[in-house]
Amino acid sequence: MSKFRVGYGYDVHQLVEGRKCIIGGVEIPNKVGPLGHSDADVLSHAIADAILGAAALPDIGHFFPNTSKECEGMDSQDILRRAVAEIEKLGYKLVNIDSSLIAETPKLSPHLADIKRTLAKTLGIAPEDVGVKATTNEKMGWIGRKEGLAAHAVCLIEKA
Ligand SMILES: Nc1ccn([C@@H]2O[C@H](COP(=O)(O)O)[C@@H](O)[C@H]2O)c(=O)n1
Ligand SMILES: C[C@@]1(CO)OP(=O)(O)OP(=O)(O)OC[C@H]1O
Repeated sequence: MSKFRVGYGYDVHQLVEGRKCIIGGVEIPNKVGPLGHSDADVLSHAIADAILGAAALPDIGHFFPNTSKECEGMDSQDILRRAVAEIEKLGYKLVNIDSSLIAETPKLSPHLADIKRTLAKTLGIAPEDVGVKATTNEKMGWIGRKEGLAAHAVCLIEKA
């Protein structure tokens, strides 16, 4: 088996009024925020699934069921810490991640550096090893109508 493995994750959440807008562990002032059972941090969920997937582990719903009272409103940085702990149990360490957010709102560019710093701290890697990019959906479809937002993430893990 290879020393290196890649992982991929994807997540979406609806955008609704009356919810905090937490993306990559950073609270962004916005009229709408992602709806979910946890804090609905779409970026952190995509990254967690990428990390788990790299080791062929089950997805975040296995570790944090959306039926569990304990997971209600949970901080997704705890989900990320658990994903890293799970791969470390198998003798892997996280090398780097890259990700893309697809959202018409909020405007993400002013927050990307803060998001990278926050994720790097949670994941135990350097900010230089955390890629976070944003694009709109050019006003097309459900993302274009601001009904929700999506995130894709990839990562590399290495046998320690
Ligand atoms: N929610 C978003 C989406 C995009 N950006 C930034 O705007 C640039 C242009 O976006 P396009 O969809 O027209 O390619 C993009 O490169 C991002 O830097 C953003 O800040 N927030
Ligand atoms: C995080 C969990 C659990 O609280 O709930 P949500 O916030 O709804 O997020 P989702 O991306 O649907 O993943 C499922 C669950 O693991």
